[in-house]
Amino acid sequence: MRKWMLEVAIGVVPVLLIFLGVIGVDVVPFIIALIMFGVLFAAIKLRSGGITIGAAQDKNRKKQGLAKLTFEQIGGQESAKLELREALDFMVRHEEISKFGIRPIKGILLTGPPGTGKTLLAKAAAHYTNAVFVAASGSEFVEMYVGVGASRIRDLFKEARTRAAKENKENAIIFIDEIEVIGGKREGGQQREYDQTLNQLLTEMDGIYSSETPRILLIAATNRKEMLDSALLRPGRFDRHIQVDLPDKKGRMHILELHAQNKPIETNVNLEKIAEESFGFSGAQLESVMNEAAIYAMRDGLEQISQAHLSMAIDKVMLGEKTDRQATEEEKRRVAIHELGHAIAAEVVAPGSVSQVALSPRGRALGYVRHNPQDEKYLYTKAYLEGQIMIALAGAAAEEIYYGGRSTGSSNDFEQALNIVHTMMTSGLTSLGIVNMDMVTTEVLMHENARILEELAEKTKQTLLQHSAVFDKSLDILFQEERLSGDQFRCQFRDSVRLPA
Ligand SMILES: Nc1ncnc2c1ncn2[C@@H]1O[C@H](COP(=O)(O)OP(=O)(O)OP(=O)(O)O)[C@@H](O)[C@H]1O
Ligand SMILES: [Zn+2]
Repeated sequence: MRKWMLEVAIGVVPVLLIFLGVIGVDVVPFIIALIMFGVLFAAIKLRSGGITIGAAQDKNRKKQGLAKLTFEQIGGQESAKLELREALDFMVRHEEISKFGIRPIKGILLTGPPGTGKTLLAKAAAHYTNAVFVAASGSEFVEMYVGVGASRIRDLFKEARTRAAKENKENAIIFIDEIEVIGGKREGGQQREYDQTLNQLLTEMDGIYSSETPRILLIAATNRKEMLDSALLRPGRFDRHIQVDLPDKKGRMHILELHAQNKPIETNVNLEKIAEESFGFSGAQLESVMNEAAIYAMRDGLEQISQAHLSMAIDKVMLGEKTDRQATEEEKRRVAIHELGHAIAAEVVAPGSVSQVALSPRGRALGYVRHNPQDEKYLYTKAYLEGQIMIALAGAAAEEIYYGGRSTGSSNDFEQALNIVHTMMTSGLTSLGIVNMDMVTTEVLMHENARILEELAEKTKQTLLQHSAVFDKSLDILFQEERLSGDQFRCQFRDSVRLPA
């Protein structure tokens, strides 16, 4: 119903009722009917989402709202920021670009693991280009009725245009997170329901012209680029790809500093050490570390966050919350054996690398080995990768030696080992040589996979057997104390190795 019709009705109906009343007609049934109609109308509007309820509106506003996010407020990601800014300069300097006849950029794809700041980059891009920012996420399109997805896409573009006009802005950025949900490969069959949505997106992108105002730029984010339909990646669509990686140490430091800004932190806290210990963390996880540390400080009734709070927060984010579930003695022994297996292999492969072995009834991991920070590597040798596989396999190998069989506690380890083997294969570091992975049959790959893993598993087992004396002594301490420091552990190591077995 149009707004003016509603207004006319609201004006006319009471007058009509009064008139009928005056000429002696019984108006009560009319009024009852009117109230029922009103209730029904409101219910329908509410269900179809026509009336937005406060909270949802707030959420939407928060999502769209830029809060003036700039590139400076994003930690690390220097090369992603640089590439993005270069691409955006095309949008800003449109006159020069068109003089040279350069095709404007319509779509930028940000790829990388979750929580690395892709959404932040898109928001900063909008700030940088003084653009309106309109956002949607692929997950919104899950289980939408046929046709609804396509119309949501149409609305996004419409919203970008009307908001830009209203706010008097020349540029508009449309951000689509989790694009793989709607942009998955179309030949798959089960993706069918998203076809119309994807087609609508492609149509809208083709309808972007550089001469029109606002200039529209799409930014999409995914952590599964290989799943995207090739039509999306063609020139004139998402043809700029920017990799957003996990932050390196400097990046982690920067992110920690940013999230420490609004928190009271003891002056002697060494954030650099926290950055070192949080190897492999995403920006979102680092934000969590800071937040959890603050919670620990508050729980302790202190005014400021200490180094210990931060260390505990790292453990928590890494392993999940402490659980109440107590491991049985038998489980504890098995976990101790498993973790010592990892630790011994790590110490043999990279002497000095173990910083702590611990049993702890936390989250999914009942125990863990913490490694000293290593220099971050960008290139890996075959020997290094094989060493990492041995460390991963050593937990299960130790269980086999002591129990004659494995438990279910090694599935993560195996996954890790398989990932490394995969890296070796794609880098030409296996006996297959340099291969095009698409051309090799699954059978050949599985055979090579099994060969590598069996060989290394055997080597790992022999290594552990050679150090059985270290094993036994460390096991006693670990079982008693539930904790073995790297130095304590190395002590056992030196003593036992000196004695010929
Ligand atoms: N580089 C960073 N600098 C500062 N904070 C960051 C950074 N990366 C992530 N964060 C923190 O993590 C939160 C989530 O980041 P963001 O939503 O941008 O990640 P994303 O890559 O879009 O993740 P997803 O793929 O899960 O959507 C941010 O709100 C911020 O608090
Ligand atoms: Zn393990």
